Amino acid sequence: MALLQQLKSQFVCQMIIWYVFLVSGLIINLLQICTLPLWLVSKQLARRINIRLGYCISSQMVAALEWWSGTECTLYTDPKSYLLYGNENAIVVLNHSHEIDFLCGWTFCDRFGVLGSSKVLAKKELSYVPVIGWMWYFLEIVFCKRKWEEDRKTVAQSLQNLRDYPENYWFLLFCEGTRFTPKKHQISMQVAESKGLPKLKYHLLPRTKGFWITVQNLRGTVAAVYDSTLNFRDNEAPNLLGILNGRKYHADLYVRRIPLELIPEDEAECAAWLHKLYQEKDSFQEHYTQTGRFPGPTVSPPQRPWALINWLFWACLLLYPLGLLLAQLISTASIMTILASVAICSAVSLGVRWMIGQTEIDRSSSYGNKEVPLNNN
Ligand SMILES: CC/C=C\C/C=C\C/C=C\C/C=C\C/C=C\C/C=C\CCC(=O)SCCNC(=O)CCNC(=O)[C@H](O)C(C)(C)COP(=O)(O)OP(=O)(O)OC[C@H]1O[C@@H](n2cnc3c(N)ncnc32)[C@H](O)[C@@H]1OP(=O)(O)O
Ligand SMILES: CCCCCCCCCCCCCCCCCC(=O)OC[C@@H](O)COP(=O)(O)O
Repeated sequence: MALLQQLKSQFVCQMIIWYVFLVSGLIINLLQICTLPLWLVSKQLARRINIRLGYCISSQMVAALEWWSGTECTLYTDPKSYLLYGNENAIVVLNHSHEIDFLCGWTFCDRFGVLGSSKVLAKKELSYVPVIGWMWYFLEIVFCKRKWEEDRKTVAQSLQNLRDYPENYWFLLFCEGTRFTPKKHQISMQVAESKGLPKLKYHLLPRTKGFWITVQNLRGTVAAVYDSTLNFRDNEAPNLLGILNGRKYHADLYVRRIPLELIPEDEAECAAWLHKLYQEKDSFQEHYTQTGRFPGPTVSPPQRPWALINWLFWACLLLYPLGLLLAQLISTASIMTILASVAICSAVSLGVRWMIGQTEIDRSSSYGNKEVPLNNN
């Protein structure tokens, strides 16, 4: 067991995973570009194909979490609601304090069969990330600049486009708008105080406009809000590098299904509703801190083999030509080819390191970090 663990942390294993992810990802991005003419002929068919192509990329990261690192994910939820997950469109509201929260979200999407079609309100900067960001254009992910004046029209338009989406999806919203840091927390609590809102201990003050515009534009096509609160056992702060090193974590996710009809239509009332929701989420986190679990029963959505099968398919397809290339390089080794190969490997690992950096809280944006002039009325 210890030997296997040691093997998983070897650089050569990491390189193989990165190589398969990057090369297959770029091939899939290319295939996605090839679907462009189809959008003009049959938009719904183009969407269905892109859902499957997207699955081939995102499921590789799910495979890394589930099969490589062996991370376990426990779901706390009401068994009646459980039966509806994956069978309806939903807006997911999730806390944003962990580097791999999106990946745990993806794992649950996979288990309920909505991984290829799932959406998120994502910051525009992520659209430039090779493979994942490029894939998102074709999956109609909604991007925002986190500047309301610019976002209000574009976000509403992108949401309207989803109204006739052909497969069930979950639309993820991190209402905190950025990842939790002590400084951002302190500043957002000053904002809370100035608005006369109770302080939160475990969350940043939620930004309400994105939630309101999402609910308004998807009303009638989305059945419910899934209020989701994620935590990791033993106070762990997992990260993507840990996953790639084969480190096992245990995630707990508490989900409450709230029918969309219960959410007020009026903007101010909807904002007040969301603030109350975050006060409740804070109490669930307190419960978790005190007892090590969320309230209510647990259910285990079964792990599916498709993510692993997809990874094995791409690995077989791409490792064979790599092997041939390496053999040729060794047999005809000249100092120039060796230097060129080392340069390419270094460039690839720097590129992947930059991509992983996008998930790191230490490199988080300055959004929510600046003191705002407070208006105490
Ligand atoms: C059964 C299983 C269930 C669940 C499984 C879980 C999940 C799986 C689901 C789906 C998975 C799918 C995909 C996942 C894959 C990858 C995801 C990866 C990452 C993407 C994530 C991001 O990029 S997060 C960042 C972008 N998103 C957001 O920001 C969303 C939230 N933001 C908003 O809604 C904003 O309102 C906005 C972006 C629309 C506009 O922002 P802007 O800043 O311009 O305006 P605001 O309204 O927010 O700001 C002005 C108001 O805010 C007050 N203010 C000022 N400072 C602060 C502060 N520090 N904190 C809080 N509030 C502040 C200010 O006073 C203004 O107040 P008003 O009263 O005037 O509104
Ligand atoms: C098989 C696995 C191979 C893995 C190797 C390569 C890994 C490449 C990883 C690329 C990941 C890109 C997807 C990024 C999703 C990041 C989600 C995120 O957390 O974004 C932060 C924003 O919400 C808020 O930003 P901040 O304001 O906090 O800043």
